[in-house]
Amino acid sequence: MYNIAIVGASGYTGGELLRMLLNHPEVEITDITSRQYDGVEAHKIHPHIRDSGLVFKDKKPSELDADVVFTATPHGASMKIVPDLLETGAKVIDLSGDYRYRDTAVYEKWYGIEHTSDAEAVYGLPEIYREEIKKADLVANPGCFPTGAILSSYPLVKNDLVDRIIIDSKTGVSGAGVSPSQTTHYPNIADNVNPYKISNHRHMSEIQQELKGFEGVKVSFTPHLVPVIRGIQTTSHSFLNKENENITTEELRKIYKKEYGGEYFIKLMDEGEIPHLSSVRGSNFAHIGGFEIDETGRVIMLSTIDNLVKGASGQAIHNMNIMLGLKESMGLEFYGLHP
Ligand SMILES: NC(=O)C1=CN([C@@H]2O[C@H](COP(=O)(O)OP(=O)(O)OC[C@H]3O[C@@H](n4cnc5c(N)ncnc54)[C@H](OP(=O)(O)O)[C@@H]3O)[C@@H](O)[C@H]2O)C=CC1
Ligand SMILES: CC(=O)N[C@@H](CCC(=O)OP(=O)(O)O)C(=O)O
Repeated sequence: MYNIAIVGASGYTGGELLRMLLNHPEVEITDITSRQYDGVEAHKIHPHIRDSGLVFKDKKPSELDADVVFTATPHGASMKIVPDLLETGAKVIDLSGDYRYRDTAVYEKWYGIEHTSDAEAVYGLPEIYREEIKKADLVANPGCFPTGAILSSYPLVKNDLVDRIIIDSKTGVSGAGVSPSQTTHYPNIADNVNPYKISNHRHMSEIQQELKGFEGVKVSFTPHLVPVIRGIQTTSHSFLNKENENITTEELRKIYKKEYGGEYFIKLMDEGEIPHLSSVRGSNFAHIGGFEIDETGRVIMLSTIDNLVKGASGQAIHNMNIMLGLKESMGLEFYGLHP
């Protein structure tokens, strides 16, 4: 059994880590930290997790003794915690944006804060960086929008088929975390669709980092908040380059099958099937479909994930399994909640 600690366990991704790790056969949760709920039983904050026996403690990173620590803390906070955790000898999986960038100047530009840690991390998208994750002490778990966006477009850029990608995503409200705000206030959300940060959401830079390295493909991104609790639906519009303007939808399908055919958590939709948000809710699966090309040379790809699972805590556990040499899908082999 491996000992596991969760820092920032009172938030939404912390609650999801608890839900899934309590059912994982090879781990035991030894510490869950919270500054505001020191001494409070876990189920008082996460009422779905009863009888776990876990109690929040306001512990410092250096007081934790675990094989793996998840930092489910906001960006800016994680980089102050992670270096001390690495000092304890633990492997660390950070759910924030702090370690996702290969160039910290890009982080500083998009997050507007100074980057103060020089710990080296691997970008934790298992379908692309599996070999690097196996050897990593620190994994930067990807952002929720980037997970759905990168997975649905990666085969297009890897095979040099497109030169322009426009990504349009709809997200559930839990993406904003546990603290209430005007944006997440019920009357402002319900019966509404709210586009936000339409040209400058920080996840655009993360998606670009992973996709535009291939022959300078141009990538843009616009998010929308919709009245659901969980899930991200992404539609990407990509434009075929001159050399590939005659590619067919069957050829596209073959390319995706070759890339993802062996991936447990990626389900490619059959012809005529649309990936639904409700089918992935609560699960670690990404559903990818579309594969259509219109008469202007636009490839339309669709993906759905649960932002709290494949977009955060489930993917973090997938990374943990890889880092520990366990079966990759261990503790995550459950379907979504449809309807
Ligand atoms: N929600 C989502 O869908 C996704 C979230 N993420 C990222 O994962 C991380 C956690 O997200 P989420 O769970 O939604 O966030 P929440 O706001 O729900 O929870 C974060 C928790 O971190 C603790 N915390 C806040 N500030 C600090 C600090 N300065 N030092 C130590 N602990 C702190 C708080 O616990 P307490 O006050 O009790 O100590 C809080 O409950 C964030 O970086 C987020 O961007 C990534 C992908 C998806
Ligand atoms: C609905 C909502 O507010 N979503 C968040 C998603 C951010 C997130 O969780 O990702 P990071 O880990 O990169 O912070 C947002 O748009 O900022």
